[in-house]
Amino acid sequence: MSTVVLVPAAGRGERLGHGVPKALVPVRGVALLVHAVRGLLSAGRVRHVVVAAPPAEVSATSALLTAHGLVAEVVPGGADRTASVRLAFEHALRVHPDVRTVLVHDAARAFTPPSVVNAVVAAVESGSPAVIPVLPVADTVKRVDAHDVVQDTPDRAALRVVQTPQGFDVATLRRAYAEAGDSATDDAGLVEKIGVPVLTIPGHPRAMKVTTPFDLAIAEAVLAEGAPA
Ligand SMILES: Nc1ccn([C@@H]2O[C@H](COP(=O)(O)OP(=O)(O)OP(=O)(O)O)[C@@H](O)[C@H]2O)c(=O)n1
Ligand SMILES: C[C@](O)(CO)[C@H](O)COP(=O)(O)O
Repeated sequence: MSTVVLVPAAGRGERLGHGVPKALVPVRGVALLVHAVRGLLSAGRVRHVVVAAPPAEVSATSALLTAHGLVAEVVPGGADRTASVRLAFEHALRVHPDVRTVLVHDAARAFTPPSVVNAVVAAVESGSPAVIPVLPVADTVKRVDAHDVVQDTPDRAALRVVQTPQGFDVATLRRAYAEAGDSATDDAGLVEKIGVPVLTIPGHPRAMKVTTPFDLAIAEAVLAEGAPA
C-alpha cells in the first residue's frame, strides 16, 4: 500500500527565536528537517515524502535534503500549519493518486522514533481511519478564565498530550480537509469535526516538539551519546 507523509515545515519558529525558519535550525549540526525526514524514511513504511517549506526557501530546502541523500518533494507552505498541510496534501493527491495512507508529521518533532511511525501506519492499515500517538498527562491541569482565575480541574486520567505523525486513510483526510474548515490545531481535530473516530496509540517522549530554546537544549542532549533511549 502506498503511504505518503506530509511534513509541514513552513513555520517561522518565532517561539524559538533563532532568526531562521525552525525547520532549518541545526541540532548537532544537522537541520531539524533533515533529522525528521531521515527518521521517517528509515522507518521503512513511507514511500513518498512531501515537505511544505517557507515559500522563499523551497529551492534551498530541496537542495538541503538532496545533499543529505534524502528524496522528498518540496512545495511552498501556507500562512499557518493547516494551510501548509493542505498545500502538501493537494500536491500528494495530484502526484501520487494511488496513495492509501497519509501521515502528517511536524518537522519540529524531528526525533520521533521510527517505531512510532510504523505503529501509526500499521494501525491505519489495520482499518482505523485516523490514528494519533499520545502520552499521558504528567501534571495537574487547570482550566482558567480570561482573568487567570481557576475554573476547575479536569480529570487528567481522561486527558492526553498529542504528538505526530498522525495517520489517516486518504478518503478520511480528504473529506476532513474538504468539509471541516480550517480551525484545528492538529489534523485529527479536523477529522473529529466530521464525526470520524480517532484512535490513540502510545507516543514517545522523543517525539517532543521543538518549540522553545529549552526544547532545543533538550534535543541536543537527547542526541548526545549516552542519552537514554
Ligand atoms: N505556516 C506554517 C506554520 C507551521 N508549520 C509547521 O507546523 C509544525 C508545527 O508548528 P510549530 O511548532 O508551532 O512551528 P512554528 O509555527 O514555526 O512555531 P512558532 O509558532 O513559534 O512560530 C512545524 O513543523 C512548522 O514548521 C507550517 O508548516 N506552516
Ligand atoms: C500538531 C501538533 O504538533 C500536535 O500536538 C500541535 O497541535 C501543533 O501545534 P502548534 O501550535 O502549531 O505548534
